[in-house]
Amino acid sequence: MGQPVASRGRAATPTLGKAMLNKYARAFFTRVLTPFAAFLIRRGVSPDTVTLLGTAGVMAGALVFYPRGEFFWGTIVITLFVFSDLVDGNMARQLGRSSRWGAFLDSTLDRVADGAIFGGFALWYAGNGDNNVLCAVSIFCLASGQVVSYTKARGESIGLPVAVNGLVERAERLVISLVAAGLAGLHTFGVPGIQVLLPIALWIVAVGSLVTLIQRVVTVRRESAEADAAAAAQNSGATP
Ligand SMILES: CCCCCCCC/C=C\CCCCCCCC(=O)OC[C@H](COP(=O)(O)O[C@@H]1[C@H](O)[C@H](OP(=O)(O)O)[C@@H](O)[C@H](O)[C@H]1O)OC(=O)CCCCCCC/C=C\CCCCCCCC
Ligand SMILES: Nc1ccn([C@@H]2O[C@H](COP(=O)(O)O)[C@@H](O)[C@H]2O)c(=O)n1
Ligand SMILES: [Mg+2]
Ligand SMILES: [Mg+2]
Repeated sequence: MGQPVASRGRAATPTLGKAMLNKYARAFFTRVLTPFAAFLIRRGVSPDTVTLLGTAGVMAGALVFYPRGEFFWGTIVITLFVFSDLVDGNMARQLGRSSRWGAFLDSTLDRVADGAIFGGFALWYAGNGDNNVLCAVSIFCLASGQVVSYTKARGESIGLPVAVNGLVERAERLVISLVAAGLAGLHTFGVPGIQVLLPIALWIVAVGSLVTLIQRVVTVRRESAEADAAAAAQNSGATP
């Protein structure tokens, strides 16, 4: 509880196992998006509004276009809105108003947006995409992504540092899936063979999420054993 609210959470997490995008791309996008965040602040827009509208836009792009197999336009709409996830926190920091409520809202709506994206893929494969295996892989990506995030949130809620982010965290899941979906969507404009990229990406995200889940569970197991041992040692020292 010693840290200021603004520095709590992922930025304060030790970098062991830190995934590539969070490490290298976040600083770049922070620089690029800061003027836009400042512009929204001047217009009187609040970080919470950006969080809510961004999530609504991602959901609309995913659930209107993906179930119909319109991967190009779905990805364009999602891409326009998904960067709101970097803008909202940027605005809160510029305003000096990073809050517990904002952190909760941001993370909770991340889960909703991810559900819509992978749910959109699953609905396509359950319908006209007609592929039960890829429908199952999409559902696995959806569920495993949620559980990966839950392991960290739950571990931190029981007082552990959970000092690992793992191989494939949210930014990787999104970039791999969205780039592949956007390119696969070019098939409808006559680019041959390219639709295979989406199944490949879904398999990569599924396997990567499983590896990440194992990395986080192993870390929580080790950290909780260490914390329990430290507490037991302290208790035995306290009682004669
Ligand atoms: C002709 C071609 C047509 C094709 C069109 C393609 C268009 C481009 C396609 C895709 C672009 C996708 C960009 C996706 C960017 C996603 C950025 C983002 O929102 O990242 C989210 C993340 C937020 O981090 P937080 O720490 O705030 O969130 C935490 C996280 O959710 C935790 O989850 P966990 O990791 O545990 O699973 C939760 O636990 C926690 O609660 C929550 O708080 O931001 C970052 O991580 C920062 C890094 C951002 C990196 C962005 C990289 C964008 C890279 C490339 C985009 C351009 C690609 C263009 C390709 C063009 C192809 C032709
Ligand atoms: N509506 C919001 C959204 C976010 N925050 C704060 O930003 C942090 C997340 O930063 P990102 O760059 O990953 O968006 C979050 O933990 C909050 O501290 C906020 O206050 N209000
Ligand atoms: Mg955010
Ligand atoms: Mg977010």
